[in-house]
Formats: sequence, structure tokens, C-alpha cells
Amino acid sequence: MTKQISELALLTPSQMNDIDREAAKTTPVIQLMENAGWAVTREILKRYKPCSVLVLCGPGNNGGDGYVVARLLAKAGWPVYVTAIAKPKMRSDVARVAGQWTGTVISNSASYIEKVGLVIDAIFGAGLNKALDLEITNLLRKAKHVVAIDIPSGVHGETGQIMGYAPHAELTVTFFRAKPGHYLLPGREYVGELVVKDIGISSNTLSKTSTRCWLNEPGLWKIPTHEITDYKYSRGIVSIVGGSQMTGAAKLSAHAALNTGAGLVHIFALGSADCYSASSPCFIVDKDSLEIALQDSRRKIWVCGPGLLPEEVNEILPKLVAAKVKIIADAGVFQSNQSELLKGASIITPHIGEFKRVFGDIEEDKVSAARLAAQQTGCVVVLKGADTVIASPDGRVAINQHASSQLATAGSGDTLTGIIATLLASGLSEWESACAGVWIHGEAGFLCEHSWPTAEDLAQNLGNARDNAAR
Ligand SMILES: NC(=O)C1=CN([C@@H]2O[C@H](COP(=O)(O)OP(=O)(O)OC[C@H]3O[C@@H](n4cnc5c(N)ncnc54)[C@H](O)[C@@H]3O)[C@@H](O)[C@H]2O)[C@@H](O)CC1
Ligand SMILES: [K+]
Repeated sequence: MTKQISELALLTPSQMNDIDREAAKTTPVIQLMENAGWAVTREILKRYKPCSVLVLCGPGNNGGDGYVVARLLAKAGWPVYVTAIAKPKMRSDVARVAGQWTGTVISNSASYIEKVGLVIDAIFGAGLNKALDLEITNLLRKAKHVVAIDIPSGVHGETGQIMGYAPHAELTVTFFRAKPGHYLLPGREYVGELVVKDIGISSNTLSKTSTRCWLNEPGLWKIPTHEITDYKYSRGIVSIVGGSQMTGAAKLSAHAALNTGAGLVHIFALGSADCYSASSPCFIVDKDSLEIALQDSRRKIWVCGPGLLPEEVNEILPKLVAAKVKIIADAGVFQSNQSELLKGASIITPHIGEFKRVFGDIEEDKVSAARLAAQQTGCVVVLKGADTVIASPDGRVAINQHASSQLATAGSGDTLTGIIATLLASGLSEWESACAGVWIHGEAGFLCEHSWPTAEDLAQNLGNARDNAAR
């Protein structure tokens, strides 16, 4: 079921801190901690049979949640041991919940950790501020089955980077909203099953922080569905520049556009038009010059780059920019250190290698890098990968997890370009087209019957994928 946009918000640890502080005005922190502990315990009871449990508690509120889980599991009859990785501050809320633990405390759990059925990682959560030290790393390395509270210790909540070491959790229970680090790689690989639980914090508190990041799921966009009054021009026209030598890319983009529901697809061929005309009776292959094509005011959406040589891009892209059409730029447009070339495009879709070629190394994390590139170029940036990041020049970011490695096939990027162009031609904004396009691309992969689809197989599923994105 489509979610509300506010449910898709991803909060950085510092934004979550703001929310926690706001929530604490009406609900005491100790109560929030109890609620968090309850939430984690319930998820454990749903999934695991009673077994021996070791709860590793850190010095902060994450540790506090751990003490509550220990108490509740022990109450349910499970054999529970606690190790305080660091002592909580005296008279703090954490110290109070720690004081309520009357069961076994093990000061050195190195010999136990391999033997227990389950390890609860309550060492660090949102407060992680440096790499895990060797002692904690060596201990965690021995854990076999881990449930993480909030986030596996060592995964940075904002960037998904691993701070020294992190355990591979089977289950992570987080609170209120997920964090970017749950979905960004490499963090995502450490989280296991992710469950987001309500712990009594009102959604209204979201207004106390400026949410700029969302999970890329239906709810972030509104896609037009079939209307009785539709005609081909109302569904939108996509124009694609076809290379003179590498002709497959434009054809794949064009097929994807038609299958996603474009009303009309033109190919403007830079070399011989024949190979394009022969490939499908549904394409219109331009016979006239680019200038004449651009005079048609209905042709506002152009794909430029797939299958184009650098010299072809250098000739065509400035003309498209000058004509003020909306451009989805990919592949051939990504030339060494040439970010200036991209100004005037609407959406760019580089993979990591192309991104680095244009913008240089990713100094921080993918989200910051994509945001910066979006501000620099004025384009919506789709930084492609297993954790595709979509960034808008106004600072909005979406992180996509709705994709599988089925998409890692030749021509898959050309397919994505055609999908995004079609959505843009249907009247969606650049941001919505990019977000929805990335999701539909992933969905088309999931809908493939066989596990090793070609780009043409993906195209077959685009109509259904679009319908699913509109639900
Ligand atoms: N604040 C609230 O209202 C709530 C917070 N909750 C929990 O509280 C957590 C956040 O609590 P905190 O802000 O106390 O943060 P943490 O519990 O994550 O830990 C913070 C403490 O650990 C230290 N630390 C961080 N990284 C370290 C490292 N690598 N090595 C050694 N020490 C390190 C910090 O200096 C600080 O003293 C959340 O992850 C969540 O689990 C929940 O209890 C729900 C309510
Ligand atoms: K944790």
C-alpha cells in the first residue's frame, strides 16, 4: 500500500536527536526507552524460540534500551546475561534502567558470546561518534546471531559507512523512522531484516526538523494513469538522439519509453536513419534537421548521451540546451572533469564511475556527493548503483532500495533513461520522474520471470511496473 510521504522520511542521527528532544517534552526519556525495549522484545519473541541471550549494553540510551530488553526477556523466562561495555553516567536515565537489572552481569563475555543463542547489540546507536575499538571489535567478531537495537554498532546512521567494524545483524529494530545508514551501502548489508517501530513519538514532531531525505517508494510521486480522454500527444512525446555508430543504446531507450507509456517516440539519428527505422515500426525516425525538430513545440523532452561519441555530444547537447528543452543526459555526456557541459540538462544519470569521471572522487558519502553535484549543475542527479541516490538541486534526496542485481545487464541504463524521459513527458516534475523512474526500473527487474533478464526483457515489464508504481 502506498505510504504517506512523511512515513518515508529518513532521519539523520542528529535530526533524530532533535525529534527525541522534542518528544521528551511530553514523554519522559525513560518511558521512551521502556517503549523501545518493549518494541525490540516483541520482535525477538515473534522470530526466535527461547534461548540463552547476551545483551551488550553501551553507555548511552542505546544501552538503556538493551537493559530493558534484558529485563523483559528474563521476565519471559529466557536465560539472559548482560555485559556493560561501558558504565552509564551516574544518575542518568540509563543508570536508572541499568539499576533495574537484577540478573547476571558478566564483566568479560569473551568466552560466553560464542555459546549463547542470541546476542543483543545495544552498544552504540545514534550516538556513534568514532570507530569501534579493538576490544569491542574482537568481542563482536565472535557473535553468531545478532539482533541490533536501532542500528548495528559501528554502522554510521547518516552515511552507512562502517566505523572500524560492525556486526552482521539478522534483525535490526529501529524507532520512529529509519535512517539513511540503514539503506546506504555498505551499512545496508549489516542491518539484516529492518523493522521500524512506533515508540510513542508523534509524527507531528517531524515538523521540528527539516526532512530532506526519503526512502524511494510509492508515495514520493503521483503517476498519471489511463484517462478516457488520453491521446498520444497528451501522454507525452520523447525524442532520443541516436548515435551514428553505437545504435543499440538509443533503440533500448526508445523501446523502454514506448513500453512505459510514451505517446510517441522520435529518434533523431546522427548517422544513417535506416537501422533505426528497421528496428521498430513504432518509432518515428526524423528526416529533417535538428533545428526543424526543435521547432516543434510539442517535443520538449530529449534524451541525449546513450550511444553517443564525445564529439556527437559536443555538437548536439549545446543545441538542445540553447533550445531550452528538458534533457535527460546519460552515458556519452559524462566526460572527464566536464561538469560545465551538463548545465542546462534537467536530469543526469551517471553510475559511480561516470560520476567520478565528471565530479572527481567521492570525498564523503554518496548522499553528500550527489547533493553537491546537483547544486553544482542545477540538474536532478541519479547516482546509480545498488543503493541509487537521487538528489535535487534544492537539497532533497531519495535513497532507492527497490532494485536487484538483475538490473546489472548491458543496456539497463539506457532503459532507465527511456523510463525517466517518459515520466517527464507525462508531466511529472524532474524530481518525481527521476524517483519514480528508478523505482519502476527496479520493479521491472522484480517482475521478470527468469533471474537473468536482458534489457529487452526488462522493457517487457515496464507497463506493469509503471502501474504498480501508480498504486
Ligand atoms: N533519546 C531518546 O529519547 C531515545 C533514544 N533511544 C536510543 O538511544 C540511542 C541514542 O542514544 P545516545 O545519544 O545516548 O547514543 P548512544 O547510546 O549511541 O551512545 C552514546 C555514547 O557512546 C559514546 N560513543 C559513541 N561512539 C563510541 C565509540 N565508537 N567508542 C566508544 N564510545 C563511543 C558517546 O561518546 C556517548 O557517550 C538510540 O540509538 C536509541 O537506541 C531510545 O531509547 C528511544 C528514546
Ligand atoms: K546498536
